[in-house]
Amino acid sequence: MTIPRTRTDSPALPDDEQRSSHAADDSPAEREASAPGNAALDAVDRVLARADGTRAATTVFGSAQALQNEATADGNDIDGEQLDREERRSLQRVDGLSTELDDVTEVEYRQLRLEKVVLIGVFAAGTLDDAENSLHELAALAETAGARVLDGVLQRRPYPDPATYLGRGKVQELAEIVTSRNADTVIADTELAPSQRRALEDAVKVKVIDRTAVILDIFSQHAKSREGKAQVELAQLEYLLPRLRGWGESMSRQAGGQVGGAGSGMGSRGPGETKIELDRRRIHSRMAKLRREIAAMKTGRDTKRASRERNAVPSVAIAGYTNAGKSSLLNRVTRAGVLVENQLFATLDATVRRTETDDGRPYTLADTVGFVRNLPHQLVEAFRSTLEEVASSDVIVHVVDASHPDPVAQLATVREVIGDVDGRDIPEIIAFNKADLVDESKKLELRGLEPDAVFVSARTGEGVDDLLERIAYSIPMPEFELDLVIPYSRGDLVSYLHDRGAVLAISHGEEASRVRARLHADQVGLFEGCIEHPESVPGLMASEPFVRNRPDARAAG
Ligand SMILES: Nc1nc2c(ncn2[C@@H]2O[C@H](COP(=O)(O)OP(=O)(O)OP(=O)(O)O)[C@@H](O)[C@H]2O)c(=O)[nH]1
Ligand SMILES: [Mg+2]
Repeated sequence: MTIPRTRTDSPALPDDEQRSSHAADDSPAEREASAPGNAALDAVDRVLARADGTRAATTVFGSAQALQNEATADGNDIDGEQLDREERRSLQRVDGLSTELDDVTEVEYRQLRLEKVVLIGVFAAGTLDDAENSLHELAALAETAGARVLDGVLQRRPYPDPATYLGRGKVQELAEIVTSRNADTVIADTELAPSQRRALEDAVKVKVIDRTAVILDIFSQHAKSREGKAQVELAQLEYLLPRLRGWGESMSRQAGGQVGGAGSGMGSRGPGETKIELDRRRIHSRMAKLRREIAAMKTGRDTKRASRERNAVPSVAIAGYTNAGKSSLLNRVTRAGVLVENQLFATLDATVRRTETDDGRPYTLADTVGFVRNLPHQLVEAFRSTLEEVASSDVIVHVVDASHPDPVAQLATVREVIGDVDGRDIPEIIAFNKADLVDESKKLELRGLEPDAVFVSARTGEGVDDLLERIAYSIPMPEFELDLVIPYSRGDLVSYLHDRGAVLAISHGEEASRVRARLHADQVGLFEGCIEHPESVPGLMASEPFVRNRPDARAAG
């Protein structure tokens, strides 16, 4: 990326490229009316309205509306220390994959120099709002990747053109828009087929990429941990593989070979194809290596998780759409100092923090990678192990940005991904965040949507206690409260109890500590012999480990 981050470079922009969305409450109509770029806007309207008698809808943006506007995103005094923000900034512009693949020169996305972009999308009848939101989000994604969004264009069509995505006529108009706005990149709000991308590129004469490439690019910029980097690189290679440039094919075709026929044999292979074959092989072996590395790292993660499970410390995962405020909430609750940014996919690595309920029960709270609609399947795959953090949790706090224009779609997207990793049955607490930004009527609407949700603001702290109470209520409560007499020779048992926050009261006698403790059924076996009057605790003698550990039971079994 060669241009400065667009979020901070406004002063350098000519008037017509200032982002009008930063005014807090501009409706689309007002935005259009007041946009200084009216000339361009009219041109777009004119061009697109002219050619399509059947009412092609056209929308033009100044900017990334999926991001919060600057006015409300400011004033972060509670976001922890932001330790890695500077570090990340300084790494931001390092792109490309690994040097080992240096001679795969045809790799498109590696040379992504998103600069001045025009967004395109296709929508079917009745889905204009959705398509607009999606395009706004694409604008936010492009901005996050470092691009400056000049224009956005939607075409109404029952389905995208299989050859050129937009209809053929529209592609010509797109070429005119690109020229007149002096754009150098077109981004399609979908995952383009390799052939569509090529056809579009031929027509508009600038680089064409798709939503998936942008998301992959952001992920590769933001990945920090070794595992995250490996996962992203794997996803990029998977995306890339079918998109190695098509010149090999055409060269072979020119050489008269029967390309395309399966097993067309040695004679049909042109030099280009050989090169691509070579690249393919190198990519395949790189992918295999990455997979092995990731599998090895996953073992470490599993072990860590297993030890958490064994310790019976319940885990709570904070999941939700990107930019919903997950990291902010984690920081608010634990002062974790996790990076918070008004950009998409600020967090790619799961941060796990230990905290406890008001009555002293410990649990872990994990921040997770954000979701987005049409999250490239390569990324869902690549991040499966990270997402499994969500799937293996005891409770999911599903954070939704209350101020987002389409919370329903956000909810659905996130639930779909949670379902994908088999987390559907985990208790879910919906937290509508950014409550400070919405009025009562919006709250009412959201409450209608999710009656059990809590409203919180990581910014002001509003509702956070409420949320914590809900978490405390949702995580599994130990079944037993027991009086234990633990001899001093068993200091390990006392520290076990302290560690798990199970101690309710403790006093020290001459030869033993007396502890009132809270224990799960599968923990009581450890304390056999230390429990005072076990027969008087309802259900205890019948509890599984207790029965299993009893000498008479063993003898009988
Ligand atoms: N006004 C307001 N802004 C908030 C609130 N919570 C978070 N934000 C802002 O929303 C933006 C995104 O917050 P993050 O905590 O980074 O969001 P995230 O869900 O972790 O995002 P990703 O890691 O990118 O998926 C930041 O600019 C925050 O300052 C809130 O309660 N009120
Ligand atoms: Mg985050």
